[in-house]
Amino acid sequence: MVLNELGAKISRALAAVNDASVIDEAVLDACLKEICTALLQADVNVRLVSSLRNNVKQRANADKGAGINKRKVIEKAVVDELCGMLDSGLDDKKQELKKGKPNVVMFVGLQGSGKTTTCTKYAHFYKKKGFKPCMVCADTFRAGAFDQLKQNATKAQIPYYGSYTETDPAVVSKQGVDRFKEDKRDLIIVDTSGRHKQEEALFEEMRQVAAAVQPDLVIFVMDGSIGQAAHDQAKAFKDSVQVGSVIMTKMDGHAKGGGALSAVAATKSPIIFIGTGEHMDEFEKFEAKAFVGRLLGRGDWRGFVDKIQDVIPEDDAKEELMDSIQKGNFTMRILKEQLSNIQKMGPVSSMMAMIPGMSNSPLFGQGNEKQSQARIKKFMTMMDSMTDKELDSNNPKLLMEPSRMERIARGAGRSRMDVWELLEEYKRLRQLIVGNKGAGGLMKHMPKNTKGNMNPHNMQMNIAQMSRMLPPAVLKQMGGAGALQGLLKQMDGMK
Ligand SMILES: Nc1nc2c(ncn2[C@@H]2O[C@H](COP(=O)(O)OP(=O)(O)OP(=O)(O)O)[C@@H](O)[C@H]2O)c(=O)[nH]1
Repeated sequence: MVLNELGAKISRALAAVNDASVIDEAVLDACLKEICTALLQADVNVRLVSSLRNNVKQRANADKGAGINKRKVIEKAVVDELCGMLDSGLDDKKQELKKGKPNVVMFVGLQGSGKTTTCTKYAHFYKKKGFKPCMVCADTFRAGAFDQLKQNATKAQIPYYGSYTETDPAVVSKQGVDRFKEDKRDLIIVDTSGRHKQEEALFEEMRQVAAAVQPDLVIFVMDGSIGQAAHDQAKAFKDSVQVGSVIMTKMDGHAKGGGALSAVAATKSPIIFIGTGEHMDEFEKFEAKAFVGRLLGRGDWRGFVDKIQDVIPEDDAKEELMDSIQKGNFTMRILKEQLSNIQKMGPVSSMMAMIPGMSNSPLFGQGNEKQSQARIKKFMTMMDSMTDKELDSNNPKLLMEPSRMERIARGAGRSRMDVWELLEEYKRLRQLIVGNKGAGGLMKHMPKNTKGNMNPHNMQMNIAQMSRMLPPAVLKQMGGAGALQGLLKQMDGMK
């Protein structure tokens, strides 16, 4: 999860308001001071921070209520202001690719911003969505650029085009685009060259390539670690070519990422994705509201369902599985299959950050990505040592037999304590999903015939029942029963 620290600080400041017995001016000021300091540390522009502070104060003071109501007003005002800060205000739907026609997308940016890596991530993302992407190397400036693109494209199994001899980027890009149009490729990505700094030669070259390939969309790739300096860079590119959207890279572990995001939004350029690591899957769709939700540890169901749909095809097997779980079957084998799907979805920690409360889970949430992966791997190894009877049993007690635990531990080269930890997590998830003996649990509230999707629409969950089912710490992390209700509404809106 990007910007972990910033999110944790803001959440802490809001939690202090929740814990205060009376919310007076001093409590509000202390909360805002903490939030503003955190934003300034993330390099958010001081003017934006000051406007957040004034607006939240104004809204809080305009509310004459007290107690719970006032807390809600403050929290909502902070969330709204953060969303406003990160939202360019433009409709980025226009930037979406259209199926059934060749979409030519040109990538621009400074050298080293992560352009080539991002082109590959973008291609990989749309390949999973059923597009036929390909990549054209228009970088004739940097020796080795074509080799790098070739290497990335080969790894992602994406066709590519480039030349070792042609020196005119406009010519080589036009040749590549024409070739791939003939091949009926529907996503043609043109990777242009960069320079160390903004200079006229770069802008002129970008204009020539754009004139040659007539892109449907120009994406500006920018390094998020430069903080609020991103404002001037985004503006300079926007003024030179018709930049349609922005992708911000290197949002992993960079304290200044928040500043960069807000600075770009201020130039009215929609950010469509963020890069969160060097690997292909470390790439997230960016949407201000969902991002703020994740930042504050409140999850993002839309992103979660999107990820699930990426790896689990909509087929009858899935329909059968949903039916079976709905009948109260949640076996160790099902858990094993789901863990294996999670492994395919990319970084576990970013996946789990989308589920409210999961950032607290002993299985996924604690520690870093490496530890989460290691925990899943450890669990999978122990499941590999189980017999078919154990994997398919619907009775957790069977697995608690000491001789079985001993055998599984020995087979997997783990301790009995490890097996016990797995069984406890299995029982906890089982209880959460199917409830006791199939009575209750999340699945009970899923509508029948989900046709492959979770389809949270029409899901009528009993909030009080769910609140009781969740461990108190998890419920608290989610923001209490009120937040749970908000979450269900959010799920309901995801038709
Ligand atoms: N940590 C991190 N590293 C990234 C990310 N995106 C790209 N990188 C790294 O940034 C470095 C530069 O990336 P490139 O894709 O070569 O950059 P480029 O903009 O194409 O560079 P030129 O081809 O020279 O213009 C590489 O080491 C990438 O692995 C990201 O989201 N996070």
